Amino acid sequence: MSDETAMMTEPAVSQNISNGSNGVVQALLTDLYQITMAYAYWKSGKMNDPSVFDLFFRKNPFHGEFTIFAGLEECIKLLKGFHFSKSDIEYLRTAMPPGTDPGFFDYLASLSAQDVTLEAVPEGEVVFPKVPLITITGPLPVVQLLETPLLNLVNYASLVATNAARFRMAAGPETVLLEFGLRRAQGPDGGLSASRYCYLGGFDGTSNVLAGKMFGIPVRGTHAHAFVTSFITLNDLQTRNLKSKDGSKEIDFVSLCLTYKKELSSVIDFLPDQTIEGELAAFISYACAFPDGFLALIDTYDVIRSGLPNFCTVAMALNDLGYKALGIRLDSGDLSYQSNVVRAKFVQIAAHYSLPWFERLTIVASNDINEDTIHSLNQQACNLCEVTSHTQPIIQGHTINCYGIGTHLVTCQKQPALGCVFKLVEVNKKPRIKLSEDVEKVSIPGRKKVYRLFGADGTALVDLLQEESEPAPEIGKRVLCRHPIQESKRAYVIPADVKLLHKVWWKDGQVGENLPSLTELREKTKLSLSAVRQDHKRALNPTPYKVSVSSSLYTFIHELWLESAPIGELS
Ligand SMILES: Nc1ncnc2c1ncn2[C@@H]1O[C@H](COP(=O)(O)OP(=O)(O)OP(=O)(O)O)[C@@H](O)[C@H]1O
Ligand SMILES: O=P(O)(O)OC[C@H]1O[C@H](OP(=O)(O)OP(=O)(O)O)[C@H](O)[C@@H]1O
Ligand SMILES: O=C(O)c1cccnc1
Ligand SMILES: [Mg+2]
Repeated sequence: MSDETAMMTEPAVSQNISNGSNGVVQALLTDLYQITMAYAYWKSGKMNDPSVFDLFFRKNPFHGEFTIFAGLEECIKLLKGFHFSKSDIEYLRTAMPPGTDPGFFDYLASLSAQDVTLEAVPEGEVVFPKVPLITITGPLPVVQLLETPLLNLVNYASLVATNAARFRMAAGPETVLLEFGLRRAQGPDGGLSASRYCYLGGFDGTSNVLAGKMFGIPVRGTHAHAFVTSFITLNDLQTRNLKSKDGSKEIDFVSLCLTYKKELSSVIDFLPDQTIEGELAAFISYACAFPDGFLALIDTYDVIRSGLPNFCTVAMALNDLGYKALGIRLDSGDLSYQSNVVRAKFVQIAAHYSLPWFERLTIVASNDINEDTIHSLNQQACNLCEVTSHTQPIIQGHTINCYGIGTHLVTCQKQPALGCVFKLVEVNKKPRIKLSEDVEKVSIPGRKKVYRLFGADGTALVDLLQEESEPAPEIGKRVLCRHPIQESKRAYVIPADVKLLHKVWWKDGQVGENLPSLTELREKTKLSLSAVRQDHKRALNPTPYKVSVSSSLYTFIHELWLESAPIGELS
């Protein structure tokens, strides 16, 4: 098997741990202030000060109450390859002020992530504000240098995975979701990351071919309007013949289509001379190229008068040769109304020709679709009796069973960034706190352990942060969970199950855990979300999930807070 074939058949990137999926991810992909701070740490003799940093966010995106953690594998790869090359050092000599001590560059050249330990919540887990997603320990300047690339790797990955998960929840488990965002993504890397993390968040496939090759994501697609408009008459077709699926005959496919067009005009009620000939030619051409995968974009001219009749014509001719068409795509207009009209016509054909599968053909919808559009489509009422002569009263919002989504998904138009931050919580074994006028921004100091406590029904009740030395909460034993800031907010919880959220992923220069494949991460996301109560996940005004601290950690935070805040004097 060639290397290329291997990459396509093995969805996991973890086998290839030595290379991040993006060559741009490297030690220099950082903010200048990390290098200047590293210099000042070095000058102050703080090179070996043991430090602990937490990476966390303060607010869930998209007015939601949950977030999917993603990007961890890339963080581990960053650590694995972390070093400054000769040319990096040469460049930094020019970027730093002329008086910089040359010894600093020797120090930088000697750095690696050998002495760094990274603990984190597993990738694909549902996470909540204030919970350290990653806790990273190691020599102060080295961990400081990692701030920007780690934030870069986690922020967009988690944001777009969460966006994808929200689209999945809106569309329901059965609807096929395809990511079509490459053309609208924030650059080539944005496009690749979007494809990868949308798949993790619950999408079924991508149109991005490179993402298919690199990450093993199923690649899917239809065709564009240009393909339809490039045909003007049936004379544009160079080959008119098509072989049957079993190879037993080859017939004049164009003539067969023309016969069906006439016949169908009375079955599904259309005027044959109103259909556009170039469109029929385009569909015939595509069907001859992909007789087993025929899916047509039917809105180039007129869905009802031309696109749909032309599609049904070609699909029925294919059926005579033993092929089953896949379906249609709608890319404009009222998607609810049109999908219902199209479905009703499919139902009529299915009944007329006794072809039950025709009723279930795929209807793909695209065109600027966002989460709210999907919710709205689900809620619309449309009586199929009103739009067709079909006798059965089927009332439903739409009959779309696949969405192709680009712009809103990959650009995260509803909220373009997740606000993960990276805060020092301990140095030289001393806890550190970052104060703020905004109490919600006060950091939680010290090394902590994070537990998720579950109720008897298997859903998550609360995340509990404890001091490292405290014993773990026990199943069936009451534990006091306190709001980290507001004194009066507290609750006793008797957990039916307790899960320690962090695992060690990188230690002593080694990858600590087996890294899951992308398909496993996708499953993990689904499972993790299923343990979150519905009211935390609903689209409108969801209930906040409780993230709390133990009594002991509460006291510790507030003592350190008082110790660190200067007392004002009024005169
Ligand atoms: N039934 C529906 N309910 C809610 N939103 C819908 C419905 N049908 C379509 N939409 C959305 O309405 C918007 C229609 O946009 P717009 O008017 O620009 O497109 P169009 O005129 O139909 O197509 P185009 O301009 O691409 O030919 C799209 O964002 C689409 O996803
Ligand atoms: O709308 P999005 O969610 O971004 O999905 C991708 C869009 O890209 C394609 O057309 P494109 O927008 O390039 O052209 P069109 O709108 O003129 O069809 C496709 O037909 C979709 O409409
Ligand atoms: O395959 C498609 O239909 C497709 C791919 C990318 C963008 N829009 C549509
Ligand atoms: Mg468009």
